Amino acid sequence: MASWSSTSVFTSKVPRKILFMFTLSLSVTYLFYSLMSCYNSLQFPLQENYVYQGRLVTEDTTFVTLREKLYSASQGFVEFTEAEGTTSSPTVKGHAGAEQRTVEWIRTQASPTPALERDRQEISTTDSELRVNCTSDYGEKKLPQAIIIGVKKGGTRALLEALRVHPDVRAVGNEPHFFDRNYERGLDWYKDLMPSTLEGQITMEKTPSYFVTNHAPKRIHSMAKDIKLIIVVRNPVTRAISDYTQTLSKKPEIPTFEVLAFKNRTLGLIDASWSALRIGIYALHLESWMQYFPLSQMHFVSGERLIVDPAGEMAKVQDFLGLKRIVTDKHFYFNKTKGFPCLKKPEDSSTPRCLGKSKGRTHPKIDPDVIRRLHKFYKPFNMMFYQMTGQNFEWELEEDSESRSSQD
Ligand SMILES: Nc1ncnc2c1ncn2[C@@H]1O[C@H](COP(=O)(O)OS(=O)(=O)O)[C@@H](OP(=O)(O)O)[C@H]1O
Repeated sequence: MASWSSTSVFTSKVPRKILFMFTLSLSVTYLFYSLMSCYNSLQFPLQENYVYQGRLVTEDTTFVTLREKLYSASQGFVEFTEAEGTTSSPTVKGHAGAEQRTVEWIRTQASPTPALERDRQEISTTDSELRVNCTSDYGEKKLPQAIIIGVKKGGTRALLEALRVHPDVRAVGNEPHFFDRNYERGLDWYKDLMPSTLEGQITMEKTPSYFVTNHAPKRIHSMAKDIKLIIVVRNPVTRAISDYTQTLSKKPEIPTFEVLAFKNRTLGLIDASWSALRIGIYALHLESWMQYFPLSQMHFVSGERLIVDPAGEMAKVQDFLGLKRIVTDKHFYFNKTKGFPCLKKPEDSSTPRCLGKSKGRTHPKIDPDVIRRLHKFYKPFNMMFYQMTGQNFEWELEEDSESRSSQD
């Protein structure tokens, strides 16, 4: 009431014309500011980008954390997906586009320097918790652009785990067996198994049985004609023994390797229908793949060299995948107890890790005569395989050294 009456006093004392002018100028000022703010909000996305990148220069900790995530040999990208389902901060969500642009920017600018190594160690728990929240809903699931299709017991797990260290590789941990056992579930099911990826990251999986699956080349081709295929090959004789060792560990009652290897041992008739032996006829299986894919889309990794020189093999694989050579000898160390190279920092952990007990098993001792006969059996197929791939895997040299040592 009081304000009402004071207004009446005011209006009665001030001439109506002045009052009108005052109100009009107020309205014009209001209109002017409204238009200005509208203009600013239209410009905001551009400014946001600029300011965001400005923070890149000033707020070291935030972006060192982000850079660490991109180049971390151990944790970074697991957090992108494993954190899915965690609540992310609404403020950060609002910056999704800008952060993604920044991530892209950092990827092209940053390189893993010793300084980053130091920063990585200094990251606090709070920082890593923040990273989980900040990045939980980025990326999308995609069908793989590269698959490790074989061979069983070739060293496929070692290769995949080493590749997963690369910040631009995201891979399913388990073997999906989509193109051999689960094809009827459809591509959506398959895609759903994949981890989310950001732009520029490669989605991968490994299922070693694809290499010997008749339908697999056609099926994979119909999904993606330009897919990259990786095949880890190993001396077929050692591979067969490794395969047998795995079966034996599950079924100790099976006959000996020597018994299973022959249709008729006296006649020297090898049982090539036994899967442990059939898988090693690489040339035969490769022929089916070559009907669908050019050799330029295939890369062959030497299972033997993957053990003695993992960084060397990794360099070639990264080149083939069009990736920066980030996984290098710095990422491996030789574990004497395991007898194999192990990762200093695997993708999902910051502590060194070797592969599990099922990788690098002790093989049973096989009759040297059987081994010699198997080498002889494989020789022409190996030669054919070297010719087809244009690579000499030198398995015959192993045979020579094996026979020398058995004579000693
Ligand atoms: N770094 C490292 N650590 C442990 N093992 C290694 C490594 N690199 C290659 N290998 C060899 O990998 C063989 C197993 O091959 P796969 O992973 O392809 O096996 S599987 O098909 O997935 O079951 C496995 O075969 P076995 O030695 O017969 O167990 C190893 O010889």
